[in-house]
Amino acid sequence: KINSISVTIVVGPSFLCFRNDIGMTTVFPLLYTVLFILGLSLNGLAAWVFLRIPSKSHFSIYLKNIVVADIIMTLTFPFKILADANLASVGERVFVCRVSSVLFYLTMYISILFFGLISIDRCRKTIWPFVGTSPRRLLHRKLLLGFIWTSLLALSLPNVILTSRPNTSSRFKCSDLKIEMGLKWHELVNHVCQVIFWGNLVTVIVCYMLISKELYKSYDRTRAQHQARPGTNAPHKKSIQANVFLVLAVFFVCFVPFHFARVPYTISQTQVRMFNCQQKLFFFQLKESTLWLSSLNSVLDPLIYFFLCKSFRSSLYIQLHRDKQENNRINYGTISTMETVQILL
Ligand SMILES: Nc1ncnc2c1ncn2[C@@H]1O[C@H](COP(=O)(O)OP(=O)(O)O)[C@@H](O)[C@H]1O
Repeated sequence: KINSISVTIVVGPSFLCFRNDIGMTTVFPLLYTVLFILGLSLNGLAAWVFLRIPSKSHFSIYLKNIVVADIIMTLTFPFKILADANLASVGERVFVCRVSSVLFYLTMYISILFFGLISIDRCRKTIWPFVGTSPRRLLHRKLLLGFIWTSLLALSLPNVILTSRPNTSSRFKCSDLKIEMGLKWHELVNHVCQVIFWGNLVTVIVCYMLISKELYKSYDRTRAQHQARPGTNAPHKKSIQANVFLVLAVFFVCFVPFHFARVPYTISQTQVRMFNCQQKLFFFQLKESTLWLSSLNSVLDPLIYFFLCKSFRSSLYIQLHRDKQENNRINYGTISTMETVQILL
């Protein structure tokens, strides 16, 4: 009679599946350092301009919220840099998993949602250019924004609270710190965030298709007028195309790759037995690379205001000029500043 012997093959605890390679510990910290320096300077400058613009249109309110979200996101980079470069203590790495990463994701989805809202607003403005706003509608909009911040905060908070498993090892992953309920919540949040992203992507595409259609109609009208009266300026078709294309391109480059990479990575975090160590590392590296592209958005947003929004540049110029020439302040006035932001996105 052959006795059956049960053999347990010890694959090893998950923390033995090390993530440290040269790319992760040096290249990414360097890349995030570049983003931190650029992001802080550009968003600081954008905030400085926006602080001087009264919140009298939906558009300016949305842009101000994006600047706030981008600044908070940029401030989380130093913690990630220290943790990724293995320069952080255990306590600091726990802080990254519990607080700074959660804040990072929160601000990322705030930006995505506001991109969607801005597209709807620009679409409305293009199709019905003479429909203005009222204090009541502005109040509704501010309540909506408060609701968005609060809901995303409420969704993220359990990711802070349920990341509470004590860990003595110095090489842990964020998922190692999560209690079972924490892992389930993490998975749920990632599903909700996928819906937020793809929903907004569709909104942005549809809105910009409608905007381009309207712009072309108006382009043809103006060109006809231009031919009838040769002295007038016709808009450049190429610049219309470039503006519309650039906003979409930023959205695609920054966010689409991450949302594809996030799906298998979240599965590898929650269904630990489904993949082997090598596959897990591959999904992790894919997620980290695409996450950097998402972080790049915090630098590209202000560049969009600066380079594409001609009137933002002129507003900036006015602000700089005004500080130099205090006497001329009233002449430049708020009207031109208000008008400044009414373009592009
Ligand atoms: N979309 C999200 N919204 C809020 N918090 C999130 C989101 N995705 C992940 N988190 C939280 O951010 C922290 C880091 O998550 P993640 O990047 O998946 O882990 P790791 O850094 O180990 O790869 C975790 O606490 C996680 O629950």
